[in-house]
Amino acid sequence: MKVTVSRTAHFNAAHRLHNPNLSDELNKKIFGKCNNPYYHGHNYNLTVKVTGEIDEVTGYVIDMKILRDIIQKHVLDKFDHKNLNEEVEEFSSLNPTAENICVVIWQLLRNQLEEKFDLKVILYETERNFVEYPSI
Ligand SMILES: Nc1nc2c(c(=O)[nH]1)N=C([C@H](O)[C@H](O)COP(=O)(O)OP(=O)(O)OP(=O)(O)O)CN2
Ligand SMILES: [Zn+2]
Repeated sequence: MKVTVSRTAHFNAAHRLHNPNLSDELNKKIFGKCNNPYYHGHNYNLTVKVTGEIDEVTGYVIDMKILRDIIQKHVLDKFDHKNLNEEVEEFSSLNPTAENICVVIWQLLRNQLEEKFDLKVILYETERNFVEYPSI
């Protein structure tokens, strides 16, 4: 019997959506205000869902405190109050769209969790815009 344990987290960060292979004009056309060369910020809300079997001894799928500490160390310490384009190496040549940020967070967390767990990450960039990975 598999159960999903979820933990929410929050960070704020600055970014600029920009593709250096495109002209400034085309970047502005595609990304609009998000292409502002002086950057802009979002208050990101994150939900991390870990699915697995309930351990017979502890009654846990995963200790929430352990999950909290993994998110803190591997996501929040890296992203919170940062300029994603300039300060987070994963985005040095990757456009920090909500989709790409979500996949990067998934990869960072996947590396920290035992293989027996399934992992899903949901990232809200604004109250109305959110993405999830994997998609099913
Ligand atoms: N597929 C994507 N589309 C867009 C992304 C993205 O990351 N992936 N990002 C943006 C902007 O960065 C931002 O998320 C949109 O901000 P905004 O237009 O202010 O969105 P709001 O929900 O706050 O406002 P609405 O006016 O209700 O849309 C754009 N697209
Ligand atoms: Zn933005």
